[in-house]
Order: sequence, then structure tokens, then C-alpha cells
Amino acid sequence: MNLTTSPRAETHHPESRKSTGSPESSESPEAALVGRALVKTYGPTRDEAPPALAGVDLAIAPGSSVAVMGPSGSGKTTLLHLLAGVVTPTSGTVSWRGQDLARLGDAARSRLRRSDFGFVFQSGQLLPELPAIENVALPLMLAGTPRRQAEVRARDWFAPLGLQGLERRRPGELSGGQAQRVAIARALVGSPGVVFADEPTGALDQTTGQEVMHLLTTACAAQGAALVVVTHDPDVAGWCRRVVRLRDGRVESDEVTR
Ligand SMILES: Nc1ncnc2c1ncn2[C@@H]1O[C@H](COP(=O)(O)OP(=O)(O)OP(=O)(O)O)[C@@H](O)[C@H]1O
Repeated sequence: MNLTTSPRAETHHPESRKSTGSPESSESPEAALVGRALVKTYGPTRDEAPPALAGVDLAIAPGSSVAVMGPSGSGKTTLLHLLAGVVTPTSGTVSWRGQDLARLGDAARSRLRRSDFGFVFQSGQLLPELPAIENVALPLMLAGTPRRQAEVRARDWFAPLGLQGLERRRPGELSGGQAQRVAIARALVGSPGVVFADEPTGALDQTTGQEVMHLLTTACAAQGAALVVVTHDPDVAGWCRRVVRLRDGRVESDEVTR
């Protein structure tokens, strides 16, 4: 697998998007991840505070790519956290492959997050004291894979992501783009069903950001993982097949772009 050679994966070409409609919309029968009537109100004064999410239905089909856009404070990160089982909804349900996340205990939900979901954040998610290879191997080790085996699997990701030779570098010795590629490797090493990315290019320049999106979308497609990306940037959203826009905690539009 070499993910770096083609400038843009044909399955994720931002310029080839036009058709509209919503075949992957919230009632898709093949959806793997389904949020229904999601409401989230933060804090003790929840009766007075406007909800961060005010009733969102969203279904993510296996292997699909979805950008979540919207103004600051519209609920994008909250939606991502609810879908990923990081935050519990005030009301509504999230189910993953038919299993209601709320019915799992905290420990089981954490295990499921480790085994079935991958995460890429804006920056700072790597452990600074560990070399890149150990950062990538960590999710496997946390899931019980012996260290040696975990590092062998982690190493497989370095060449496809253009990181060969950087295995022993610590995060502080990597560029921003290299660190994000290590984060992509870490998100994908456990073969997740869904990768959640919150502003994954937010700390990068435009060119590096596009490269990272190319690698992220190509790697997810190669693994059959769905991708959910929160972004303000239309160029980042352009790598996804579907764009969901939030406003005031509700879905304003839901469009399959090609
Ligand atoms: N942990 C929290 N405690 C209290 N309020 C919160 C918390 N997290 C988010 N909020 C509030 O919920 C609303 C939605 O926040 P959220 O971070 O989901 O929006 P967003 O669209 O991701 O914003 P941004 O683009 O600025 O990151 C905002 O009004 C925010 O202040």
C-alpha cells in the first residue's frame, strides 16, 4: 500500500462533486453508526442553557466520508463526541452496528472506542515522550496486543504515509504535517470501523493540510473505515463525499456532493 504517490485519490476528488440529494441520509438501512434525536445540554443549569445539540438525526454508512460543517458553536464537536461515545447525550440514542452505546457500561464503551473507532485531532494528541512508532503502537497495546507485535503492525504504516525513517523520532522532532501523519497511523492501526477527525488540518498550512487530507481519506478508503471530519474549511470538506451543515444545534443541510 502506498498512499503517497497519487496526488488525490480518485474516490475523493474534491473537484468532481456536483450531484445533490441524500442517499446516505439519516434513515439509510446500511448505516453502521446511527444517531437519533440527539440532544445535548451542558452543565448544571441545563433548563436555561440553549442545547448544544437540539435534535439531530444522522446515519453514517460503512466506509463513507462525511464532513460536519457549521459556524462556531453550532454543535459540530459535540455531535462528533456523541457519535464517538465520548460524551453521553441528554436524550436520544447512538447505535454502532446495532448496539446502543448508552446500554454499554463505561468500561465496555471505552473498549469499544479503542477497538472500533480511531481519532485524529487538530494537534497535540501524540504523547511527547514516546517515539513515533510507540505512539502508533499504543492503541494496540492498550487493547492487549504484545508490544513487539504491536510495533510490527505499527511499522507497516510508516512507508505508506511517507514516514519511513522517522519511527524513532519523538513528536517534538517532527513537523506538523509529519505529526498529523503519525496521528493518522495511530487512528488506523487498529483497523477501526470509523475514524473521527476534529479539525485535523487546523494547525497546518494549506498545502500540508491538503496532503494530510489526501492521506487520511485514502487510508480510510483502503481500510474500509468511515470518516467523520469536523471542519470549518471548505477545502477539507471537499475531500468528503457528504457534507452535513449544522446551525444552532440542528442539521441545516445534508448533501451528498458526488
Ligand atoms: N464542555 C462544555 N461545557 C459547557 N458548554 C459546552 C461544552 N462544550 C461545548 N459547549 C457549548 O456547546 C455549544 C456547541 O459547542 P461545540 O464545541 O459543539 O461547537 P462547534 O460547532 O464545534 O464550535 P467550534 O467550531 O467553535 O469548535 C457551544 O455553545 C459551546 O459553548
